[in-house]
Amino acid sequence: MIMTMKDQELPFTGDILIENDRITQMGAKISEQADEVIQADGMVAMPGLVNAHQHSPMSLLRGFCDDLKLMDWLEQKMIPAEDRMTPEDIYWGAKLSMAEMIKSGTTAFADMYIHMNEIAHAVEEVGMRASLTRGLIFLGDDGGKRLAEAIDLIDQWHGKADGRITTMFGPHAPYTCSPEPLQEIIQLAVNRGLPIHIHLAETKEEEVKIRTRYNQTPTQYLYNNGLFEQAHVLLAHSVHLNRMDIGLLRGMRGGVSHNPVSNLKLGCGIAPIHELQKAGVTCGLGTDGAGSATTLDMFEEIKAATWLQKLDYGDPTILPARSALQMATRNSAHLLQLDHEVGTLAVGMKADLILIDMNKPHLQPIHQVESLLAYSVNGADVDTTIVNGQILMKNRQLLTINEEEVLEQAKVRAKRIVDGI
Ligand SMILES: CSC[C@H]1O[C@@H](n2cnc3c(O)ncnc32)[C@H](O)[C@@H]1O
Ligand SMILES: [Zn+2]
Repeated sequence: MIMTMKDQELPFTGDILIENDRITQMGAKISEQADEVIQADGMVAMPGLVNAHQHSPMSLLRGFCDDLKLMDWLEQKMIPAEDRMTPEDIYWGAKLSMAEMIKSGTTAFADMYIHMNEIAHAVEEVGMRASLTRGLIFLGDDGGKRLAEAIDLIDQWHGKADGRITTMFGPHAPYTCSPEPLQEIIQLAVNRGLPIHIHLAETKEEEVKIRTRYNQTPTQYLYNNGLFEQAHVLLAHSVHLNRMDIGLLRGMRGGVSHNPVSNLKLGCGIAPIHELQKAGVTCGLGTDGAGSATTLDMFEEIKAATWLQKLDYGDPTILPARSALQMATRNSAHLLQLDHEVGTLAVGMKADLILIDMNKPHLQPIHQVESLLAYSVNGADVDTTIVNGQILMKNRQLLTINEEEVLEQAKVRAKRIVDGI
């Protein structure tokens, strides 16, 4: 496949050659014969966006109970709704999210949820790239069945779907994992050389809970249980960190998934992204589930991330456009341990990329393309989405998902799940 982009003042104007699953040439004019040519004049190619923290089936719970405090929302609404979800609900909820993600330029995501086998099947069919995690909550039992499911997911799916699916271990959060199961999971991850995906320091309430139970901050709690010593860790949120906490994260493998829209909507606070970056901690971007973020459009996260840091520090030079774009691409890919293959548009990388249609009033004129990508583009401006060399959307038409069927399934299932809660 060749994509041609011409006649535009852009950092890259020319052709991109994709052979099988990789970018094999980028140049002014590629003379190779191709079985398919995408005419992309007037478009910008960029690496596909990587959503570093998601709960994909929660799209079925979008808008069901907004404007609540996180713990009330989670304990009184989300968990009861999740108890009513069947494996088929999970499958269709994940597909609904994937339709939205592909349509807004996301090519890979990190997902933590239940019934992960169903999500893996959906990912395999749809063609996206995903790092899948069985979320593990330990409240009043030993969680043995759930841990067995986590191991099953890893055994069955790690490296599958042409390598598009990878897996992690997922202790849910400091407040849902006491030291014993937490340490057991860390050991399992270390033994298998797998990363760990966990929520951290999302709210003030969490801080108080962990202080009351262990007389530590949530970050200290994870650190003292040995989390950062040996494993690559994907930390979701990390809003409430003090200077000492940031010091503990210095040198960690992995990094932080910043989820600014979810944090804004749940009133959690502003994560200290600038400080974390100064300490050398990799910061990527994610949406969190659509139940809290309400949209899975990563371009919204890019805007929120940069504007929140500028506001917080009273300094518009902080987190410039290029850095915010990097958070959503290469940095997020690093959190998923995929940055050697995705997150950058370069020869030899996997062909995970998107085309943005710039022929629109809100995207003209093009002085600085990075500024437009960070501050002006919306998910709906994505014309084409390619993962692993396969076109998943062209001319805004989904090619691997029957959109009408997904919308119908989602409508019926969402109603049944929430009725009576
Ligand atoms: C056991 S699977 C994952 C679990 O996480 C819940 N969840 C969704 N969003 C958040 C959030 O912002 N903070 C903490 N937990 C969250 C989800 O409902 C599942 O139960
Ligand atoms: Zn989350």
